Amino acid sequence: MIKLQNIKKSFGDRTVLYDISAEFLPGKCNLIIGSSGSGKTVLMKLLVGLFTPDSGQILYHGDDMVQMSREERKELRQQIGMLFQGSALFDSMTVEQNVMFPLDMFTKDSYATKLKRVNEVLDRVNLKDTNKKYPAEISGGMKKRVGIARAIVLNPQYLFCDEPNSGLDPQTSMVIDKLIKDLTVEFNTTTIINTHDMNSVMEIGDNILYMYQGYKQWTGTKEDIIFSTDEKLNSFIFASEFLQDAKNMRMLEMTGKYPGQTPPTNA
Ligand SMILES: Nc1ncnc2c1ncn2[C@@H]1O[C@H](COP(=O)(O)OP(=O)(O)OP(=O)(O)O)[C@@H](O)[C@H]1O
Repeated sequence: MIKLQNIKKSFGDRTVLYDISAEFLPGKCNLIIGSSGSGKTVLMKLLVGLFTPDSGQILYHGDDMVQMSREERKELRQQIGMLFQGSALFDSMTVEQNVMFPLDMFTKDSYATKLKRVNEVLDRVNLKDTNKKYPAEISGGMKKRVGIARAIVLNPQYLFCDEPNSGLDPQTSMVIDKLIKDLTVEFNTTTIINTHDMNSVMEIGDNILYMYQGYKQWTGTKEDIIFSTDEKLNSFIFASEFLQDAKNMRMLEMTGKYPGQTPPTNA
């Protein structure tokens, strides 16, 4: 589990995060959502140690990352897998070399051991027989899966995904979401996903943090969202009439009534 306690972050005299406290749970897809400029990326960068907070604690299993020594941070870094926006594969390396990269960096395993592990994770993300291909030779969805294979190759306890669906069509996005969700449950990973994708929110949002202008505005599950009366959250998530209708239909499915309707008397 990762716990944030009273995190504050400013750049110069401009505060961009105000007193954020939150919990990110193991075995769950923890989503950070919010409009552009609300502070999601700064929060992610604080969580992985790329920024330091002005005050507050970032607790990994109770240990404050801010107070960790260089050695302790290096150890923690090995427990963190990252899926970057746009996959961030090395274009001059094959799929196999891309996925092997963290093993080269962080282990002293033999080539045979590393290759075995690479093949295991490629198999797990349904990318058998792509070892010798270059990123330019595979589709966007396959690149994401290579990115996921690279992120999980060290068997991390924590998985960070920055906009995992950016640039993907809706169907491929759902495949990627399902893969991330399945891996999270399978390995009990604390998965943190920065997303703009409302479909992901409704499909895999086990634990959602909604940011608004640097503040934690709302937290809850994808089920809670349906019943939320938070106006800022509602106008962000259910921005269109179509989405508002979808919300009402979901509420009907879950409760047997439309919003504002009295419950059925024949229940
Ligand atoms: N390195 C930086 N120096 C100064 N200001 C920054 C820096 N990084 C981010 N900010 C500011 O912090 C605020 C929050 O930015 P952030 O990138 O976290 O937003 P976001 O919610 O991730 O937006 P988007 O969805 O567009 O990626 C913005 O006003 C941004 O200009």
